[in-house]
Amino acid sequence: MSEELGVTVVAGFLGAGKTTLINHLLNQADGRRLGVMVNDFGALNIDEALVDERRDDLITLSNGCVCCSLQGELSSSIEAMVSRRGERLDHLLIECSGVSDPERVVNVLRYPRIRARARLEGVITLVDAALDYASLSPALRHLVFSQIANGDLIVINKSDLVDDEDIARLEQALLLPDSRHVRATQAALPADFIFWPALPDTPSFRRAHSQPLPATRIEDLGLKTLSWQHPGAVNLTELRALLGHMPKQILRFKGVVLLSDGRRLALQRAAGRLTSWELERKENEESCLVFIGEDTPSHWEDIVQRLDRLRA
Ligand SMILES: Nc1nc2c(ncn2[C@@H]2O[C@H](COP(=O)(O)OP(=O)(O)OP(=O)(O)O)[C@@H](O)[C@H]2O)c(=O)[nH]1
Repeated sequence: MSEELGVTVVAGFLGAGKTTLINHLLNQADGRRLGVMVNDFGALNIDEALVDERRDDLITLSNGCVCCSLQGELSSSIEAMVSRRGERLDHLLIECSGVSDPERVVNVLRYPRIRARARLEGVITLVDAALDYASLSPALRHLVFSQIANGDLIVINKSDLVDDEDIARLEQALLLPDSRHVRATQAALPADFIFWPALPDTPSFRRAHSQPLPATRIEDLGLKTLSWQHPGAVNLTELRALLGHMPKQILRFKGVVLLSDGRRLALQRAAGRLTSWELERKENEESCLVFIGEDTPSHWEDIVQRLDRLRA
């Protein structure tokens, strides 16, 4: 077995299906021990609750974009994961936040002290087939192009939501001529796509890339995030009102809420679609929501007022 820990970076725009892919891979692990690092866009890391199991080998990084503020935290977390090799960690999955460029993580993996022990096997970039990319600001479209340009394998996900011609048009518009890509639903890639046999001479699917595009910060993208926490249950009527009046400028939100009947719900919206499902109860759990969207003050003021009313 190779001495180096194989690393796969999972990238893609907000809500494209990164956590869905991570969960799929955890279910397909087939005895492999996977380390997972998730990096969310808000100050609270909701993905921590949405990754299937809370695990000792799950490291969460919050508050934004790996590209700038978190670089130090990222490198020390990767080092911590890599040095757990003795505990037989077989592969490390790093989920980037939806507003970061995977090339920033790749750069951290090039640090000599990390490169000596970790081998980047590739960057998987997920693309949400149902998102209207033309509706994004130029800065966000630039970010999406960069995520795709820096991906080794592009997964056109949510192909259940659009027809084949629409997907073909999207591929034409977004992919580079040499982009290696597959279509998927629920990010259900065969595990063999990702976990290469760990032999020293196994080629990784990492390909050569052009110069990375400039770094971006959430503010530079014209975005703002908001995180909200409440120690108790939320008012269901007000929650419905909040969800029903979400302006399209809010690109993504997700959260975990407690209801007065004792249920604990995960809810999220991506590309205008709301989904929710029930989670197991945990002790000392809080209600928390994170939002990211265009930095238009009037919408945020409205949301803050609605959030205040959620405190039952
Ligand atoms: N219909 C459909 N929904 C999907 C598919 N893949 C993921 N979803 C849903 O899309 C939503 C977002 O998926 P996530 O996996 O959380 O997306 P993400 O990229 O991790 O999101 P961020 O980390 O917030 O950027 C969830 O409600 C998923 O259940 C798919 O192929 N089809």
